[in-house]
Amino acid sequence: MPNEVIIRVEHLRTQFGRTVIHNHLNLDIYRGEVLSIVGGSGTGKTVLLRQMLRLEKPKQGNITIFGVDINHANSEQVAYFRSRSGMLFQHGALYSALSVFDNVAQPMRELGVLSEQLIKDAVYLKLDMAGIAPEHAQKMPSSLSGGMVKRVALARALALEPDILFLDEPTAGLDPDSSETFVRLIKSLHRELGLTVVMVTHDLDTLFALSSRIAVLADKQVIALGTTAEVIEHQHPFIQEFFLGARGLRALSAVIAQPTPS
Ligand SMILES: Nc1ncnc2c1ncn2[C@@H]1O[C@H](COP(=O)(O)OP(=O)(O)OP(=O)(O)O)[C@@H](O)[C@H]1O
Repeated sequence: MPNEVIIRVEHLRTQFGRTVIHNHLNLDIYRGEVLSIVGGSGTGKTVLLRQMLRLEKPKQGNITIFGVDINHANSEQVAYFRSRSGMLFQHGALYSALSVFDNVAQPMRELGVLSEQLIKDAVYLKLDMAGIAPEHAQKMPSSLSGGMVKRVALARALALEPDILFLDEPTAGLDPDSSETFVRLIKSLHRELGLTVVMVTHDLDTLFALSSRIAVLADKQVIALGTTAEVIEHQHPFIQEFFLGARGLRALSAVIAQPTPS
């Protein structure tokens, strides 16, 4: 179905004490797209992602995912929603006391319905999808490089074959080469698995390489939403500085000759 809305955020209000973070924020996310959320520090990008995951509740407004208002869902609907969503957190991506294998197996074991043999096969499949050779399965997170940790976390996020993948600063802390490799991996998984990806990132190279559309948060709302070309038309000072400052122009010029990702 073209342009099927998979996540709808309506009239969202987020407030901590007297501080209003979002006010009447609206956003539709389409099935199969990579929707990136950008904005200045403190504009509530991570909070919005956490609200979409039902880890935080907004003060007002609705978040509808797969047609269900997630804050008024029954336990069965919540369990379904959780099993269809994968999340790659910026920090604390892995359980340090569990091996690579057990980290990826953990969401499958939590389901309580899969045999250990099935889990074993599935874990090795997910590790392979994330580009991790089987000999790393028994390693502990502390012995892995930053890029490997991200890959294992991605394998875990994909453990239950989600429809939606949430990424919070997926390339933060990676050197440029690892970052580029990781972006390529996300891009190919997005294409092969038909995932909807919702991503928060400050990194312009990651943003331009992956995004189907970009949502810009400022003034407590989504002030611009569209392709890179559409978003940079807006005259808002944040957009002018972020996209058309020196770093933005450098990153833009690197992708200008390439086709827009689908
Ligand atoms: N649980 C909370 N209690 C109080 N304030 C909070 C809470 N969570 C977030 N905030 C505040 O809400 C604002 C938005 O936070 P959030 O982490 O979403 O910002 P962000 O846009 O992701 O910023 P950054 O780009 O700096 O990571 C910040 O000012 C933060 O301090």
